[in-house]
Amino acid sequence: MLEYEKVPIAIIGGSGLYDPKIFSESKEIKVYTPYGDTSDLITIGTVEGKKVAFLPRHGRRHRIPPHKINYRANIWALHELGVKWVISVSAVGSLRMDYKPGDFVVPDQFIDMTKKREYTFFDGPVVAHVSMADPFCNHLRRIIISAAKDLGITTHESGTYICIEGPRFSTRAESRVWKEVFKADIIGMTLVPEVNLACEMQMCYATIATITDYDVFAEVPVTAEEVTRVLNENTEKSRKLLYEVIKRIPDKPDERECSCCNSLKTALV
Ligand SMILES: CSC[C@H]1O[C@H](OP(=O)(O)O)[C@H](O)[C@@H]1O
Ligand SMILES: Nc1ncnc2[nH]cnc12
Repeated sequence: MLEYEKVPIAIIGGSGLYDPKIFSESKEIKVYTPYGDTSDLITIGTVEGKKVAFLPRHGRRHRIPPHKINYRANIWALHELGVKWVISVSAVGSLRMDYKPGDFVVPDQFIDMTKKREYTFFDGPVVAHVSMADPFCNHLRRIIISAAKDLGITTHESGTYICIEGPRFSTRAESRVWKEVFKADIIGMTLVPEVNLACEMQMCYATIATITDYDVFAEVPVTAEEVTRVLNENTEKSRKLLYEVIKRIPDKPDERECSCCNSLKTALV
C-alpha cells in the first residue's frame, strides 16, 4: 500500500474555484482509491505553516458535471491523506429574497432530492447507518461564521440546502415546492453525497455556500451564464475567507469540539 504524507485540512473547490491561490508553496499528487479516479490531481500546499490539500470537485477545467462526480473517490482520497477537516465551497441559488446573490451561507441542514448517486462506503458486508441529524460539523461552521464576520462578508449563519440531481436547473413548479413546501433556503447539485461520505469517514465537514442567483421562482429564471458572472465576483471573497478559516483551525485533531470524529461509534450494525 502507498504511504502518503499526512495533511489535516482539505478544501473542496466548487464551480469557479479551481485554484485556491492561497498556498505559499505547493505540489500536485495523485492518490489511488478503490473507487477509481478523483476529480483531478490533489494539490498539497501550505498556509501559514499548515498543510492543506485542495481538490476541485468538477476538475480544473470544470469538465465533470455534478451527477458524474466520483464523490467516493474524492472523499476516500482525502481520508487516505489523513484529512480531518474538510471545508467545501459551493455555488448555490437562493430560495428567499433576503439571501441575496453575493451573500454567503453556512448551511446547517440539507434535503436530498438526488436520484442515482453512490451514497455510502458501507455497501456490505459491513453495514453502517450514520446519523445525519446534524450533518455539518458545528465546530467548523462556527469557525467559518466568525472568520466571515471579521472579514465583513455578509454571511447567513444557517440554511437548509436542497440538493437536486441536475445537471438541469429546476422547473418553476419544482422551485415553488422547494421554497414554499420544503422551506429550503438554498439550492445546489453537489452537497449530497459529499457530506454523507465525509461523515462516514468521521471527518469534520462544513460548506461555504456562495449565492450566485435567485432560483427560478424569480421573474427571470437562472442561467449558467448568470451563475458564472456572479461566481467570479464571489471567488475572491471565498479565497480570503478560506485563508482566515485555515488560520483558525486547531492544530491538534483532539481539539475538535464536535462528535464528527465518533460518527461510526453508534452506526455499525
Ligand atoms: C455552474 S452552475 C451549477 C453548478 O454549480 C454548483 O456547483 P458547486 O456546488 O460545485 O459549486 C451547482 O451545484 C452545480 O453543480
Ligand atoms: N439555482 C441553482 N440551482 C441549482 N444549482 C445551482 N447552483 C447555482 N445556482 C443554482
